[in-house]
Amino acid sequence: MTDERIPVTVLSGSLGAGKTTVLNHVLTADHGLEVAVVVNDMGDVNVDAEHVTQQSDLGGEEEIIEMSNGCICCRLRGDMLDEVGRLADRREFDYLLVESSGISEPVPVAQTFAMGFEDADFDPTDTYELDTMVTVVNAHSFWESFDSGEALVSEALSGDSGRVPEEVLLDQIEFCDVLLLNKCDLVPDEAIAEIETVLERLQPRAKFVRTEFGDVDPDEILGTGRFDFQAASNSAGWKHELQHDHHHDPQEEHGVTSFVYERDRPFHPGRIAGLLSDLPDELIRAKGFFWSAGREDVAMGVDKAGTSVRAGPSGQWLATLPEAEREQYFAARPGLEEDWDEEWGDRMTRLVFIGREFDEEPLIDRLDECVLTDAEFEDDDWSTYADPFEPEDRRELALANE
Ligand SMILES: Nc1nc2c(ncn2[C@@H]2O[C@H](COP(=O)(O)OP(=O)(O)OP(=O)(O)O)[C@@H](O)[C@H]2O)c(=O)[nH]1
Repeated sequence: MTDERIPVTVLSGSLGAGKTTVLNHVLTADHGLEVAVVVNDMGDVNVDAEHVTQQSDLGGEEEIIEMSNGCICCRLRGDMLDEVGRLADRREFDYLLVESSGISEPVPVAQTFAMGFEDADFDPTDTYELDTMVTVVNAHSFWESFDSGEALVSEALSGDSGRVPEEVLLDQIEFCDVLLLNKCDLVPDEAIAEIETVLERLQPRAKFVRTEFGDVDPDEILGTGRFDFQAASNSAGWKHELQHDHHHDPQEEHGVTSFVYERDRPFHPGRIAGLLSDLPDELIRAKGFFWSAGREDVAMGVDKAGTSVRAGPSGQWLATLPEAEREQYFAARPGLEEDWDEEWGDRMTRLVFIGREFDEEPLIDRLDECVLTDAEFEDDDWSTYADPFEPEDRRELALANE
């Protein structure tokens, strides 16, 4: 049965990045495949599907299923499965192409195809095989945001998940197999090279393809066999830098800098909150966790995507786990125990910063000023510090222990 499964390519990318243009290009190209298309559009009117129908005059070889008023990743996940299930019953096509809306989070979409969806009647893994996750990046708006210090995407919409568009864009970049850098006609060559360097730092695993009006060779996105859930989940540049922390020296190329900031001593909560709300515009990504004095119960997470920043309780220190559970982690990860502090266990700070044309030294100095001084570390009762970080229910293991 396995070899009969229908391969699936999912196209993600912000509003207006060029997903429909890519889709139309692929549908009219000569690849000999009969492609079924699922279009998921956020608007009341399904402009996209109309567009596709008009432009791909291939004698009715494609079937377009459109879903409106929702995004694939959340509300319509069930509906999408019904649709692709219905399509699958007919099996009159060789390939399934899904255009997700600009605000769809890529991970749940991939999960749906790779693992199915609990409440659904139809199990897509019997019929479909996720082949390639493609993200279309608007090179022009990326470049403009560099110059203006403004948001990487300026969509007014946000998904049901409550995440802002920049966070979703970063997810789409960080979780994909192929990255199409579209609208290259609107950007000078040297700027394209710089954008690529930034993107490679954010996503070192993906294949990069430059396009103008979506003119991609279909072989780059159909039947590549590149999708691997585990690899995609671990492909974010920040994860890579956090996990391979043998080099702490800043990495610099084309004006793009990334470095890991690591300290065993906690931050003063008020000071680090102040700094996090005033990070340099040139920082495109910051991610990691820190130890906030007075909150020894939890690892604080940081997530900066473009101009949006979040920080708050997000992880559990191994030090707060029952001994037996902790031993299991030690057994599974030799080396974890080496950095164990007798008093503080694994509590520490590890943050990755990725940006362009910014000096890391002043930022490192500012971060160091947020670390407790000797006097604060020795003498203060940290529990008297005001805690500016909102508590959250969500508790995951600290990133250090992934
Ligand atoms: N200059 C230029 N314009 C492009 C390019 N690709 C797409 N466009 C135009 O950009 C606009 C948006 O393209 P779409 O393909 O509709 O983008 P999309 O990602 O499908 O947009 P949504 O469905 O709204 O999320 C259209 O007017 C396209 O003609 C390109 O490479 N260069």
